[in-house]
Amino acid sequence: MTVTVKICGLSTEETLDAALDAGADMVGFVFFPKSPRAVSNERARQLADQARGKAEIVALTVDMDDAALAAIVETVRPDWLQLHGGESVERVAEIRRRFGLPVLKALGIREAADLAGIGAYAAVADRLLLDAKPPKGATLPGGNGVSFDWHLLDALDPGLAYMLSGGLDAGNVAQALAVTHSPGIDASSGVESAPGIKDPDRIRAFIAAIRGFRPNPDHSRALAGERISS
Ligand SMILES: O=C(O)c1ccccc1N[C@@H]1O[C@H](COP(=O)(O)O)[C@@H](O)[C@H]1O
Repeated sequence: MTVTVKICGLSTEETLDAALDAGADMVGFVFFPKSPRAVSNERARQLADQARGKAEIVALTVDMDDAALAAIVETVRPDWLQLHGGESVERVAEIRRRFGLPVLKALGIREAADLAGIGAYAAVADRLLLDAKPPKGATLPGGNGVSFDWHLLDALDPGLAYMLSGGLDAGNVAQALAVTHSPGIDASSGVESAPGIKDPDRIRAFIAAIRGFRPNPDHSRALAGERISS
Protein backbone atom coordinates (compact mmCIF):
# COMPACT_ATOMS: atom_id res chain seq x y z
CA MET A 1 0.00 0.00 0.00
CA THR A 2 1.54 3.32 -1.04
CA VAL A 3 0.23 6.13 1.08
CA THR A 4 -0.09 9.58 -0.48
CA VAL A 5 1.50 12.10 1.88
CA LYS A 6 0.59 15.77 1.98
CA ILE A 7 2.38 18.34 4.10
CA CYS A 8 0.22 21.42 4.47
CA GLY A 9 0.87 25.01 5.47
CA LEU A 10 4.42 25.35 4.19
CA SER A 11 5.72 28.90 3.97
CA THR A 12 9.52 28.80 3.74
CA GLU A 13 11.99 27.46 1.18
CA GLU A 14 13.81 25.44 3.84
CA THR A 15 10.78 23.58 5.13
CA LEU A 16 9.40 23.07 1.63
CA ASP A 17 12.73 21.49 0.67
CA ALA A 18 12.57 19.27 3.75
CA ALA A 19 9.13 18.02 2.69
CA LEU A 20 10.17 17.49 -0.93
CA ASP A 21 13.44 15.75 -0.04
CA ALA A 22 11.64 13.48 2.43
CA GLY A 23 9.25 12.40 -0.33
CA ALA A 24 6.03 14.35 0.20
CA ASP A 25 3.63 13.69 -2.68
CA MET A 26 1.64 16.88 -2.15
CA VAL A 27 2.52 20.22 -0.60
CA GLY A 28 -0.13 22.67 0.56
CA PHE A 29 -0.17 26.45 0.74
CA VAL A 30 -2.78 28.16 2.89
CA PHE A 31 -4.80 31.10 1.56
CA PHE A 32 -6.90 31.71 4.65
CA PRO A 33 -5.92 35.07 6.16
CA LYS A 34 -6.64 34.08 9.79
CA SER A 35 -4.22 31.16 9.62
CA PRO A 36 -0.69 31.52 11.03
CA ARG A 37 0.34 29.61 7.88
CA ALA A 38 -1.26 32.02 5.40
CA VAL A 39 0.83 33.09 2.42
CA SER A 40 0.22 35.76 -0.20
CA ASN A 41 -0.40 34.74 -3.80
CA GLU A 42 3.04 36.02 -4.79
CA ARG A 43 4.80 34.15 -1.97
CA ALA A 44 2.90 30.98 -2.89
CA ARG A 45 3.93 31.40 -6.52
CA GLN A 46 7.61 31.40 -5.51
CA LEU A 47 7.16 28.31 -3.34
CA ALA A 48 5.08 26.56 -5.98
CA ASP A 49 7.81 27.14 -8.55
CA GLN A 50 10.24 25.47 -6.15
CA ALA A 51 7.95 22.44 -5.80
CA ARG A 52 6.70 22.10 -9.38
CA GLY A 53 7.52 18.73 -10.89
CA LYS A 54 8.57 17.32 -7.50
CA ALA A 55 5.22 17.19 -5.72
CA GLU A 56 1.65 18.18 -6.45
CA ILE A 57 0.81 21.72 -5.41
CA VAL A 58 -2.34 22.25 -3.38
CA ALA A 59 -4.00 25.62 -2.80
CA LEU A 60 -5.99 25.50 0.45
CA THR A 61 -8.97 27.85 0.42
CA VAL A 62 -11.96 28.42 2.67
CA ASP A 63 -15.32 29.49 1.22
CA MET A 64 -13.52 31.59 -1.36
CA ASP A 65 -15.31 33.44 -4.16
CA ASP A 66 -14.55 32.93 -7.83
CA ALA A 67 -12.48 36.09 -8.23
CA ALA A 68 -10.11 35.17 -5.41
CA LEU A 69 -9.88 31.57 -6.64
CA ALA A 70 -9.12 32.80 -10.17
CA ALA A 71 -6.29 34.99 -8.87
CA ILE A 72 -4.71 32.02 -7.09
CA VAL A 73 -5.13 29.71 -10.06
CA GLU A 74 -3.56 32.26 -12.39
CA THR A 75 -0.66 33.25 -10.13
CA VAL A 76 0.22 30.01 -8.36
CA ARG A 77 -0.89 27.42 -10.97
CA PRO A 78 -1.79 24.76 -8.38
CA ASP A 79 -2.42 21.13 -9.28
CA TRP A 80 -5.29 20.89 -6.77
CA LEU A 81 -7.80 23.14 -5.05
CA GLN A 82 -8.47 22.18 -1.44
CA LEU A 83 -11.85 23.44 -0.24
CA HIS A 84 -11.78 23.56 3.55
CA GLY A 85 -14.89 25.57 4.35
CA GLY A 86 -18.60 24.93 4.29
CA GLU A 87 -18.76 24.67 0.48
CA SER A 88 -21.95 22.90 -0.58
CA VAL A 89 -21.97 19.89 -2.90
CA GLU A 90 -23.18 22.20 -5.69
CA ARG A 91 -20.43 24.74 -5.01
CA VAL A 92 -17.75 22.01 -5.10
CA ALA A 93 -19.06 20.83 -8.48
CA GLU A 94 -19.17 24.40 -9.75
CA ILE A 95 -15.57 25.18 -8.69
CA ARG A 96 -14.31 21.98 -10.22
CA ARG A 97 -16.07 22.75 -13.51
CA ARG A 98 -15.10 26.42 -13.62
CA PHE A 99 -11.40 26.00 -12.85
CA GLY A 100 -10.78 22.60 -14.44
CA LEU A 101 -8.69 21.44 -11.49
CA PRO A 102 -9.11 18.42 -9.24
CA VAL A 103 -10.74 19.25 -5.94
CA LEU A 104 -9.84 17.96 -2.48
CA LYS A 105 -12.93 18.62 -0.32
CA ALA A 106 -12.45 18.66 3.44
CA LEU A 107 -15.21 17.31 5.67
CA GLY A 108 -15.15 17.77 9.44
CA ILE A 109 -15.72 14.63 11.49
CA ARG A 110 -16.56 14.39 15.19
CA GLU A 111 -19.28 11.74 15.36
CA ALA A 112 -20.85 9.03 13.18
CA ALA A 113 -23.52 11.42 11.89
CA ASP A 114 -20.81 13.53 10.27
CA LEU A 115 -20.16 10.72 7.78
CA ALA A 116 -23.62 11.15 6.26
CA GLY A 117 -22.48 13.65 3.62
CA ILE A 118 -19.60 11.58 2.35
CA GLY A 119 -21.44 9.96 -0.56
CA ALA A 120 -22.76 13.23 -2.00
CA TYR A 121 -19.40 14.97 -1.75
CA ALA A 122 -17.51 11.94 -3.09
CA ALA A 123 -19.67 12.16 -6.21
CA VAL A 124 -18.42 15.67 -7.06
CA ALA A 125 -14.92 15.89 -5.54
CA ASP A 126 -11.83 14.08 -6.80
CA ARG A 127 -10.78 13.21 -3.27
CA LEU A 128 -12.10 13.85 0.23
CA LEU A 129 -10.08 15.03 3.20
CA LEU A 130 -11.55 13.64 6.41
CA ASP A 131 -10.42 16.07 9.10
CA ALA A 132 -11.41 16.62 12.72
CA LYS A 133 -14.15 19.17 13.28
CA PRO A 134 -12.66 22.29 14.89
CA PRO A 135 -13.02 22.52 18.67
CA LYS A 136 -15.61 24.97 20.01
CA GLY A 137 -14.35 28.54 19.80
CA ALA A 138 -11.61 27.74 17.28
CA THR A 139 -10.91 30.47 14.73
CA LEU A 140 -9.68 28.04 12.06
CA PRO A 141 -11.78 25.40 10.30
CA GLY A 142 -8.69 23.15 10.19
CA GLY A 143 -5.08 23.14 11.25
CA ASN A 144 -6.08 22.86 14.90
CA GLY A 145 -4.01 19.79 15.78
CA VAL A 146 -6.98 17.78 17.02
CA SER A 147 -7.87 14.22 16.00
CA PHE A 148 -11.20 12.42 15.79
CA ASP A 149 -11.99 8.82 16.66
CA TRP A 150 -10.48 6.99 13.70
CA HIS A 151 -12.73 3.97 14.37
CA LEU A 152 -15.62 6.08 13.05
CA LEU A 153 -14.20 5.21 9.64
CA ASP A 154 -14.44 1.43 10.24
CA ALA A 155 -17.45 1.10 7.93
CA LEU A 156 -16.07 3.33 5.20
CA ASP A 157 -16.10 2.03 1.62
CA PRO A 158 -12.51 0.72 1.23
CA GLY A 159 -12.46 2.13 -2.31
CA LEU A 160 -13.21 5.71 -1.21
CA ALA A 161 -10.65 8.23 -2.50
CA TYR A 162 -9.76 10.12 0.65
CA MET A 163 -7.00 11.41 2.88
CA LEU A 164 -6.99 11.46 6.67
CA SER A 165 -6.01 14.52 8.69
CA GLY A 166 -6.41 16.08 12.09
CA GLY A 167 -3.75 16.06 14.78
CA LEU A 168 -1.46 13.62 13.01
CA ASP A 169 2.23 13.56 13.87
CA ALA A 170 5.19 11.18 13.79
CA GLY A 171 4.09 9.63 17.08
CA ASN A 172 0.53 8.67 16.12
CA VAL A 173 0.43 8.31 12.35
CA ALA A 174 1.30 4.58 12.32
CA GLN A 175 -1.62 3.93 14.67
CA ALA A 176 -3.90 6.06 12.47
CA LEU A 177 -2.88 3.98 9.46
CA ALA A 178 -3.30 0.72 11.35
CA VAL A 179 -6.87 1.67 12.28
CA THR A 180 -8.03 3.32 9.05
CA HIS A 181 -5.77 1.99 6.25
CA SER A 182 -6.22 5.42 4.76
CA PRO A 183 -4.76 5.79 1.26
CA GLY A 184 -3.63 9.33 2.09
CA ILE A 185 -2.36 11.33 5.05
CA ASP A 186 -2.23 15.09 5.56
CA ALA A 187 -0.65 17.05 8.41
CA SER A 188 0.07 20.60 9.38
CA SER A 189 0.49 21.43 13.07
CA GLY A 190 1.95 18.00 13.91
CA VAL A 191 5.06 18.88 11.92
CA GLU A 192 5.53 22.29 13.56
CA SER A 193 7.50 23.56 16.55
CA ALA A 194 4.94 26.38 17.08
CA PRO A 195 1.79 27.47 15.22
CA GLY A 196 2.85 28.31 11.67
CA ILE A 197 6.50 27.31 12.20
CA LYS A 198 7.23 24.11 10.31
CA ASP A 199 10.08 21.99 11.68
CA PRO A 200 12.26 20.13 9.12
CA ASP A 201 13.10 17.35 11.62
CA ARG A 202 9.42 16.77 12.42
CA ILE A 203 8.56 16.72 8.72
CA ARG A 204 11.25 14.09 8.08
CA ALA A 205 10.21 11.98 11.07
CA PHE A 206 6.54 12.17 10.04
CA ILE A 207 7.17 11.03 6.47
CA ALA A 208 9.59 8.32 7.65
CA ALA A 209 6.91 6.98 10.02
CA ILE A 210 4.44 6.74 7.13
CA ARG A 211 6.90 5.18 4.72
CA GLY A 212 7.96 2.70 7.40
CA PHE A 213 4.40 1.61 8.19
CA ARG A 214 3.61 -2.01 7.32
CA PRO A 215 -0.07 -3.02 7.32
CA ASN A 216 -1.16 -6.09 9.22
CA PRO A 217 -1.32 -8.87 6.57
CA ASP A 218 -4.57 -10.17 8.11
CA HIS A 219 -6.28 -6.90 7.23
CA SER A 220 -5.20 -7.13 3.58
CA ARG A 221 -6.44 -10.71 3.38
CA ALA A 222 -9.75 -9.75 4.96
CA LEU A 223 -10.17 -6.93 2.41
CA ALA A 224 -9.54 -9.45 -0.35
CA GLY A 225 -12.41 -11.51 1.05
CA GLU A 226 -10.37 -14.30 2.65
CA ARG A 227 -11.62 -15.86 5.84
CA ILE A 228 -9.26 -15.19 8.76
CA SER A 229 -9.24 -17.86 11.46
CA SER A 230 -8.20 -16.91 14.99
O1 LIG B 1 -3.49 24.71 8.47
C1 LIG B 1 -4.25 25.67 8.54
O2 LIG B 1 -3.89 26.75 9.04
C2 LIG B 1 -5.65 25.56 8.02
C3 LIG B 1 -6.42 26.69 7.99
C4 LIG B 1 -7.71 26.63 7.52
C5 LIG B 1 -8.24 25.44 7.07
C6 LIG B 1 -7.48 24.28 7.10
C7 LIG B 1 -6.17 24.32 7.57
N1 LIG B 1 -5.38 23.18 7.62
C8 LIG B 1 -5.78 21.88 7.17
O3 LIG B 1 -6.24 21.11 8.27
C9 LIG B 1 -5.58 19.87 8.28
C10 LIG B 1 -5.40 19.35 9.67
O4 LIG B 1 -4.53 20.19 10.39
P1 LIG B 1 -3.67 19.64 11.63
O5 LIG B 1 -2.71 18.63 11.07
O6 LIG B 1 -4.62 19.08 12.60
O7 LIG B 1 -2.97 20.85 12.13
C11 LIG B 1 -4.25 20.18 7.61
O8 LIG B 1 -3.61 19.06 7.14
C12 LIG B 1 -4.64 21.12 6.55
O9 LIG B 1 -5.07 20.46 5.38
